[in-house]
Amino acid sequence: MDKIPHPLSVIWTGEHLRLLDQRKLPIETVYLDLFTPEEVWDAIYTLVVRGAPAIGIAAAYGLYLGIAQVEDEAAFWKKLKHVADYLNSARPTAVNLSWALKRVQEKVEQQKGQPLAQLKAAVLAEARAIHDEDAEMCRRIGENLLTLLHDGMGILTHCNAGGLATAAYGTALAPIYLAKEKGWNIKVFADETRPVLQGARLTAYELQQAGVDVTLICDNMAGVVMKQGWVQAVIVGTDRVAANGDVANKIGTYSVAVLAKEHGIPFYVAAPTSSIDLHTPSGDQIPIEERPAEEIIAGFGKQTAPSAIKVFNPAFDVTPAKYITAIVTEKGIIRAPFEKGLQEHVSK
Ligand SMILES: CSC[C@H]1O[C@H](OP(=O)(O)O)[C@H](O)[C@@H]1O
Repeated sequence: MDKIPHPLSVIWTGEHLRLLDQRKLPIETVYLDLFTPEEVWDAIYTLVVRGAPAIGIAAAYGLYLGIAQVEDEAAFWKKLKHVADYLNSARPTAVNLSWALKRVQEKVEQQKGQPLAQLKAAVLAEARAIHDEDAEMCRRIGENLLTLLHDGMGILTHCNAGGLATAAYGTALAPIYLAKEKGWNIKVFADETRPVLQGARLTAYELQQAGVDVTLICDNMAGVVMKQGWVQAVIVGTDRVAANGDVANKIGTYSVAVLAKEHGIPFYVAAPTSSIDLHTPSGDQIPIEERPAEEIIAGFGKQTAPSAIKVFNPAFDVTPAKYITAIVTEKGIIRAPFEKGLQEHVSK
């Protein structure tokens, strides 16, 4: 893939972390400078940075910021675990958060006994490796998904699993960018994705910037665009794939999957292997984040519901494997039964 058609979500300046404030998109492009794990925790929780891979990358840099100033080895190991546990508490559903923190810790533990400066350098080096590998992962997912698509088709997507959710290019949107480069005419229907509107604010923005034919729809319109015959495939991202192939993703994904099944439309999940969690047997065990009622009562500061009204605001739902046509990773395409393929993709 050539030019990246959107501002980068995560930047390491060499000294500190710079995050695109995705809450401000699509109206403003604002970067925040972060110097402490507390600032990174807050940025993850408040969705300054969001999207499973981007969250993992930001947390890995946050871990480095947390240990960069320690002055002795005993303090280093104590602080490393404390800061990793702290950052891991920011959001529970996207497994990339714990995956990235665990990967950094395991890598630096291999260097136990080395001088303190080398231990610190190892933490930063692993954070940068996670960051650098992510863009390549997206490109390969895009190439694998593209083999399932064809010129002229309509695709529906939910939430934002684009470049803004990753280091670049995205997962679910990666094939769209590749198709555009091939000169294909792909029409995308982007669910606005209430209540935080990642589809309206981020996916519509990314695809419009890239010159892709994108139509923004309300979440409750997904069924009718399928019924009209305008959609030949659904592609979504994921925050966590359980060992049996159940998929946690943005709230509303399950409804789209059921509608796709009803209309005989293939439902593809773009899943980096870093989002596959073989330690979680099924979707029933995936922790689902519940977010503040204000996101529904007064989204973006405009009250649209009675104050103190009872609200249910799960940020994710689980799509059972039976609704999924294929899970596409950077290593290939997995079809049902998913268990064996998921194990192979994680281990190879
Ligand atoms: C490529 S992961 C994108 C994934 O993350 C989103 O959730 P959030 O915006 O709350 O971080 C959504 O579930 C996307 O599919």
